[in-house]
Amino acid sequence: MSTAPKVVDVAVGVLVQADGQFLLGSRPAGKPYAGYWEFPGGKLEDGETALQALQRELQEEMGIVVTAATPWLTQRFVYPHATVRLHFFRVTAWEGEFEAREGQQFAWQSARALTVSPILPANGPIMRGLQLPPQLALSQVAGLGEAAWLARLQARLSQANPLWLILREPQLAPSEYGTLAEKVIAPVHAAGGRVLLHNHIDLARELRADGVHVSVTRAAELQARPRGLDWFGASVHNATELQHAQQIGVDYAMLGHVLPTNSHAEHVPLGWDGFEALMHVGWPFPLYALGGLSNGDLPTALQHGAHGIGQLTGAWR
Ligand SMILES: Nc1nc2c([nH]c(=O)n2[C@@H]2O[C@H](COP(=O)(O)OP(=O)(O)OP(=O)(O)O)[C@@H](O)[C@H]2O)c(=O)[nH]1
Ligand SMILES: [Mg+2]
Repeated sequence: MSTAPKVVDVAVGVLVQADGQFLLGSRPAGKPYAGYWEFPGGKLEDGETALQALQRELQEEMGIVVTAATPWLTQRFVYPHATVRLHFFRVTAWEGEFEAREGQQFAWQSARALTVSPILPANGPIMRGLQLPPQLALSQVAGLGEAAWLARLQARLSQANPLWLILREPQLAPSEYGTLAEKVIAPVHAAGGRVLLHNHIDLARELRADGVHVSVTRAAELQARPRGLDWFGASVHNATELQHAQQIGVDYAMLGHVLPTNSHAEHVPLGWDGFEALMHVGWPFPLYALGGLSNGDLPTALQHGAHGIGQLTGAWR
């Protein structure tokens, strides 16, 4: 006999501003976890999609009309009173002023410096996801040559938005890769950016890189997240690899390739529908779309449930 607990589906809205600040509300008196801070939202009613529930709940609880929301990540959590499946959306546009229709308080927050507490226990991974940028750039020494790529890197570092770089150069011998990594980490850090090494886990610790990004093959060799690294991501192509990425505790996965690319001309692209279908399985970490994408594709990627895009050539034009 099955004793699987009933799962309560909940739609949750992360209202974000252009500078990355997001809105939390305090849970009203009389509900479980009263006084805890949460993202606005509530339970799906019969026959409702998650997006419809989100729109209704935000209207009911705080008097706003959601006009732009994209699906983001899915978090399952077992509370003593219920097992919930939280469907998180990023809400980027709404109409109306906030009204505390349930007597709650509201506070704009940033992920690395919360000023309210406590937060609902299920929401930890969300706070990390909110720190991840819209673009992850993959290095291009192989394509451009080292001198030309380093020059473009310098130019990129003078832009205001911080660079998150995956240093991926599989053609280099380990010693050459180490020399390149040393050359790159300091200036990227000085400009406020992050560097994730590709597959080189020990080296990442040694050079105090911000983390590692692992290939499908390297991920398959891991049973757990490497210790002592701030950020950990993996490349994936399908549901099986996403499942493994979840088991080993990634902060994000990069799913592709979405559009046809020169670098993988022999593989059939997922297309945006394929990307979205895999996204809808429901993963507790953000997904980046990879493969043939440029900055202009970012809005499309978000609409299909991506957190952002990974870029190779597009990052260095
Ligand atoms: N709204 C919201 N609920 C969350 C978050 N995180 C989280 O674990 N939950 C859980 O999701 C469940 C449902 O949320 P809710 O209490 O807002 O539901 P609701 O608005 O429909 O309330 P109601 O049943 O009193 O009408 C609760 O068990 C709550 O603990 C969050 O960030 N926002
Ligand atoms: Mg609610």
